[in-house]
Amino acid sequence: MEKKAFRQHQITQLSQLSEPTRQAQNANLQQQLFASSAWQQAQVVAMTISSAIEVDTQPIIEAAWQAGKQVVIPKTLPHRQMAFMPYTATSELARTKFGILEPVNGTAVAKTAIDLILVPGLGYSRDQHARIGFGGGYYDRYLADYPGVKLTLAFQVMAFDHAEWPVDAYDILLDQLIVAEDGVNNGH
Ligand SMILES: Nc1nc2c(c(=O)[nH]1)N(C=O)[C@@H](CNc1ccc(C(=O)N[C@@H](CCC(=O)O)C(=O)O)cc1)CN2
Ligand SMILES: Nc1ncnc2c1ncn2[C@@H]1O[C@H](COP(=O)(O)OP(=O)(O)OP(=O)(O)O)[C@@H](O)[C@H]1O
Repeated sequence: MEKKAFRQHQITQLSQLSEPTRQAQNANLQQQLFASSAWQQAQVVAMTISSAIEVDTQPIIEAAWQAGKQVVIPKTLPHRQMAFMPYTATSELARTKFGILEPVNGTAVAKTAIDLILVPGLGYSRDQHARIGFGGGYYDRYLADYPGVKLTLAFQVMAFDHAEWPVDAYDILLDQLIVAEDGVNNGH
C-alpha cells in the first residue's frame, strides 16, 4: 500500500479501538515504559500532547514530573521544523489548525539535552523498527541528527512484522519499540 493509503487505514483502525482495549493497552504500555532502563535513565524526556486516537501521553507526562524528569513537547515551525519546549503544569497551550496542542511560548531545549524521545506515529515494523507517522516529516527531519534514544509505544494494531508501507531513505529507524502485550483486554 502507498503511504497515504496506509496512513488512512491506520487512522481508521485506531479510531475503531474500543475504550476498554485502549485503556488496557495504554496501562500495559505505561508499565513497560516505566520498567525500561531508557526511561529510568532519562532526565529530559520529549513527548507529545496526544490526540484521541494516539497512545495516551497524559499519564506518562505526570509520571515523568513525579519522578523529577523534565518534560519537553514539540512546537511545529515553518519549513517542517520542530522545536521542543519545556512543559510544566502551568505551560500555556494552543491548538494548531491541525488540532494538535502546542506550547505558546518558551525557549527551545537543545537537541543534545534530550535523553529520550517518545516518537508518535501510526505504524511500526518489528523487524527494523521502521515508522510511519502522520505525514508531516517533522520527526524524520528532527531525528536525522538526534543523538539520544528514540523509543515508540505501540498499540497492537500499530505493530507489523515487516513494514507494509514503503520505507524511504529519509525514514529514521527507531531504537526501541514497545508493543502492548497480549493478555491485556482485547474484548468488548
Ligand atoms: N500528538 C502529536 N503531536 C505532534 C505530532 C504527532 O504525531 N502527534 N507530530 C508528528 O509529526 C507533529 C505535528 N505533525 C503534523 C503532521 C502532519 C501535518 C499535516 O499533515 N499538515 C498538512 C500538510 C500535509 C502535507 O503537506 O501533505 C495537512 O494536513 O494538510 C501537520 C502536523 C508535532 N506534534
Ligand atoms: N530529512 C529530511 N529532509 C528533507 N525532507 C524530508 C526529510 N525527512 C522527511 N522528509 C520529507 O517529509 C515528507 C513526509 O515524510 P514521511 O511521509 O516519511 O512522514 P512521516 O514520517 O509519516 O511523518 P512525521 O515524521 O511527521 O510523523 C516527505 O515528503 C519527505 O520527502
